[in-house]
Amino acid sequence: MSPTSFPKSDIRVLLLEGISPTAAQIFVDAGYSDIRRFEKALPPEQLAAELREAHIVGIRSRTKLDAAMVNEGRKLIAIGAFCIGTNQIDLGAAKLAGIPVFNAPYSNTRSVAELVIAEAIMLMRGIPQKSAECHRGGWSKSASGSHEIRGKTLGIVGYGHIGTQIGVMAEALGMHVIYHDIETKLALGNARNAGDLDALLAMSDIVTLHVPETPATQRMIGATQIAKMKPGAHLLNASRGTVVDIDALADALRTGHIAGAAVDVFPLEPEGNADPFVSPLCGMDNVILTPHIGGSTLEAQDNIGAEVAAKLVRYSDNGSTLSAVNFPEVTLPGHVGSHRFLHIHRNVPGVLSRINEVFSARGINIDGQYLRTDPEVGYVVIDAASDREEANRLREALAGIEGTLRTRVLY
Ligand SMILES: NC(=O)C1=CN([C@@H]2O[C@H](COP(=O)(O)OP(=O)(O)OC[C@H]3O[C@@H](n4cnc5c(N)ncnc54)[C@H](O)[C@@H]3O)[C@@H](O)[C@H]2O)C=CC1
Ligand SMILES: O=C(O)C(=O)COP(=O)(O)O
Repeated sequence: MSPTSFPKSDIRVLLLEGISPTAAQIFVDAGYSDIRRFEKALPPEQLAAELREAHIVGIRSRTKLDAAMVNEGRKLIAIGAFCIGTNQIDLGAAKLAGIPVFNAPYSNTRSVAELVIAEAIMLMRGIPQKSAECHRGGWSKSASGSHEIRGKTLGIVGYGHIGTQIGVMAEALGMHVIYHDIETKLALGNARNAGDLDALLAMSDIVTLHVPETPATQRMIGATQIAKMKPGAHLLNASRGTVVDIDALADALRTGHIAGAAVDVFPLEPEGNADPFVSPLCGMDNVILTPHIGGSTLEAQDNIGAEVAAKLVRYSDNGSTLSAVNFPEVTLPGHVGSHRFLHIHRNVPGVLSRINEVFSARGINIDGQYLRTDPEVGYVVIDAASDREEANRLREALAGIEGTLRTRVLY
């Protein structure tokens, strides 16, 4: 186990929103013992208080870490998003506070893809309303409005990790797959680029959304886009609640222009399982409503727990920022026989030479140096042999350099 600038027992790891126990175990196995776990997202005041004492924080999609909240984390060295989406974090503010953010870009994608395929079949058969009727004591055995998905067209908006997997599964079930993406994507199997969103909407029997939350995807499916969908088509949204104008969708479901929908994500989601869920879609039998559980399988959560915790431990122990979503990426070897100095600073001219001066002025030889920058921040890692007191003095001198955002030394 590699020691850090202060004993691992003093490093507080805060894990929120019921992050898989696998994550806590990875920290324990790596020698960390101060681990605080909460089963749900915390209200803002409690979150701020917990963040003030935490060195590492792990969240999922519900915890909002805006700039003010990030800056509450004065001791924070890293943030883990134990999910795919990182829209709940002000990534720019975290970067300027010298805090890398890590996520799990793949681990729950299969779970979302499986759910979408299952829902597509259910919707095409009218199962949500038939099931609801049976629960109420009704019985309407009829083929009316029921279809196989074989031979139908699935339109995938956002052909990334989730969208492509859905496309492959859908083709295996005999569907025609078309997609729309803002990037050029390799079409898998017989999938075809629809050309643009409007063309996809006009051709698809089922439209499924798999874009991230960005300014461009906010309400990208509104009344105008829904009107362009085939009469009787189905809409699935397991991406982010802001992507669909939910009132416009409710209207189209009421008129029957949209035959059915499956919605996993909402513009406003309850803070916790005890809080009420309110949506204009509540009470519509032809809508499958799920509580943002697209990625919530034990398999996915276990994989995510392992993946993100391992990235956080590696950064804490070794300084590597490989696969950070907001930070210059540095992959580092071990540093046996040297202390490792981490210096995160604003990317302004002259910082590197001042860092080097700190070492040369004391006659300390640098064993290794690694540097990555982006337009806003620079991340320099220096391996140098020195005794512990000297290392502390060096760290203080590094912290005094103008433009410094954070420094750390790994012994
Ligand atoms: N419901 C749930 O529990 C889960 C929801 N998600 C959501 O699903 C989203 C997609 O996940 P992945 O496929 O893994 O992400 P990804 O990044 O692999 O794919 C997203 C795709 O959308 C495309 N895109 C971005 N902006 C676009 C636009 N304006 N128009 C068309 N295409 C656009 C990108 O180029 C990319 O190919 C995540 O960002 C997250 O918000 C992810 C996991 C679980
Ligand atoms: O991975 C994502 O982006 C998700 O939406 C899943 O979020 P969750 O971890 O289930 O809160």
